[in-house]
Amino acid sequence: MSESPDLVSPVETDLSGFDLVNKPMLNKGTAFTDVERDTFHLHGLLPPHVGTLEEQVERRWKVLCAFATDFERYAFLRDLQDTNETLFYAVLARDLEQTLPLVYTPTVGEGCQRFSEIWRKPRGVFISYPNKHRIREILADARFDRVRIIVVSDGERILGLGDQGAGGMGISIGKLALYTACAGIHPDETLPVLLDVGTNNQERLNDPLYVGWRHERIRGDEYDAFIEEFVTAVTERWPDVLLHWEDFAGSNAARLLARYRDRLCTFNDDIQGTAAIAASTLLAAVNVTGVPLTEQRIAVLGAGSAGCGIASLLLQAMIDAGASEADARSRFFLVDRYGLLVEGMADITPAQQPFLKRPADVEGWQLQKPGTVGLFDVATNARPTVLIGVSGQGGAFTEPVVRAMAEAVERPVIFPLSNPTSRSEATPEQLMTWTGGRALIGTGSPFPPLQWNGRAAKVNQTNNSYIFPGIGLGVLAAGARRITDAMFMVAGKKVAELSPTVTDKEGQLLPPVTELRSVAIAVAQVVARQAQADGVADPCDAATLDTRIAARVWEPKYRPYRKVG
Ligand SMILES: O=C([O-])CC(=O)C(=O)O
Ligand SMILES: [Mg+2]
Repeated sequence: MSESPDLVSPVETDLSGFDLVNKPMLNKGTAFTDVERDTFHLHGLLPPHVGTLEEQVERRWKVLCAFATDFERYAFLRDLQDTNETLFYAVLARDLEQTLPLVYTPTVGEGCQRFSEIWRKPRGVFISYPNKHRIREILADARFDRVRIIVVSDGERILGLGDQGAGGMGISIGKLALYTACAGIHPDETLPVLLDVGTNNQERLNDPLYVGWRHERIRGDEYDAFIEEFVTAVTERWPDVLLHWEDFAGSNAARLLARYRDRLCTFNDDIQGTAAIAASTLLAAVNVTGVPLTEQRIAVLGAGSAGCGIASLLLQAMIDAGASEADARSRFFLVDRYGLLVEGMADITPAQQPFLKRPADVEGWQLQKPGTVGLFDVATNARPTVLIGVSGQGGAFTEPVVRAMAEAVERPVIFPLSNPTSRSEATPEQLMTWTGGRALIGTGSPFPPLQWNGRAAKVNQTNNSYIFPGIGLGVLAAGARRITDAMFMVAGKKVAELSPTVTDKEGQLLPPVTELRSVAIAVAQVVARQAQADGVADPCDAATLDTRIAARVWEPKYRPYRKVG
């Protein structure tokens, strides 16, 4: 069973002097007390003032605020994370609403694009294709003995920014920072991994300063064998690990999830996490519109792994709510690069299959251009009540599309989920303008509050950060061996239950970002119980489970140290 990190007793260390202050997880900087400076031979290494964590937070906050750009703030925070992890998380906790957009979306996107400029110290592991024979050796490092959660990316589809090669390490680091900041997963239990199988991004390949493997992407059997080697090495090293896949492109995301989900405890955040938060936000919108889930018509732009993940979870939610499978399916309209997905189209993936329309379904539709059924045609003919964007195409929800939708629906539900901000399918302001303020909006990236009718309205951030930290905490606390779809369903429904709209129709769809920590704990509780119900975790009573969850939550506080050795 998973051991909780010990939060009370002194931390034992055999390090002292320069080695101690250079260990990010143990460094306290100016907060080392006089006694600790004696014991650990720190006199002279530190300025004489003995301070507190609170004082350090204020000092760093002042510096953070003084930078001109968010990218500089991102780089500064990354340095802080690699210098003093406790202080880094204490700074994040000072104001999650302001700091998450710096360490996570949208700024992490630029952090991945400009990764070569700011890489300084090792964090996590790069496993490059030429090192494929050394995977076990790399993972064997004793520093990784406590690892429980790995976020792995191959950097091919970073947010909506496409292939960033080795720069994808930024997203693995960013997601894990949220596991700690939002769910209190101990930093030593987390490991960011970047599988560097090359890049097809010409800008990176041509950049003499690019730090990744300068090679076109490895594909096909060689790629699959490399992934297999990695997963096998991971499960040998940490049989109980939770492996989180992030920002894999196209068919790889769904394929790898299908291949590995019954072999180890694993999930894909873009498919399953994004689906769960889309479901939460839609369920909350139902509180406002009064239109039951089973009567919604849902158009999804972007029928890749994220779009199909959302459609499948919502389909299941409709069936759970009493719809027949056939009726539920008829309510989905998946639109990709070549328009509405219909039977007979080339290159249909298994995940798209359940959502293909028959030619008869679109017979008699008025089309803008005969022969192709675009998003506008779906808006005018299918009259969707919900429009979800996971296309990575900034501005793809055009004015004609949104106006057409709003003509037929009193409260159109519109979620432009692509990240970062530049890839959002529409801005909240546009959506409010084009719908006369009737739209219920959830965006993937954070947007500043919106002025509407003289009132400042906050914009809901429909981001998987409401889901995955609690999934991780629940899985670890329950000792879950696998991750089921039902665990994501209960996570999504739990966040909907926490929606301010439950008591106030005028309220926000999602709980505020400032409450992400309590959201993660509530999600962890239902996820852990569901793992037991699904037989993928050993049973225990609910109170024990809740105690285990609470005991796992690490807080960024300095602890006393005891010298050993
Ligand atoms: O990272 C985020 O903000 C959400 C996400 O998974 C993605 O856009 O790929
Ligand atoms: Mg992602």
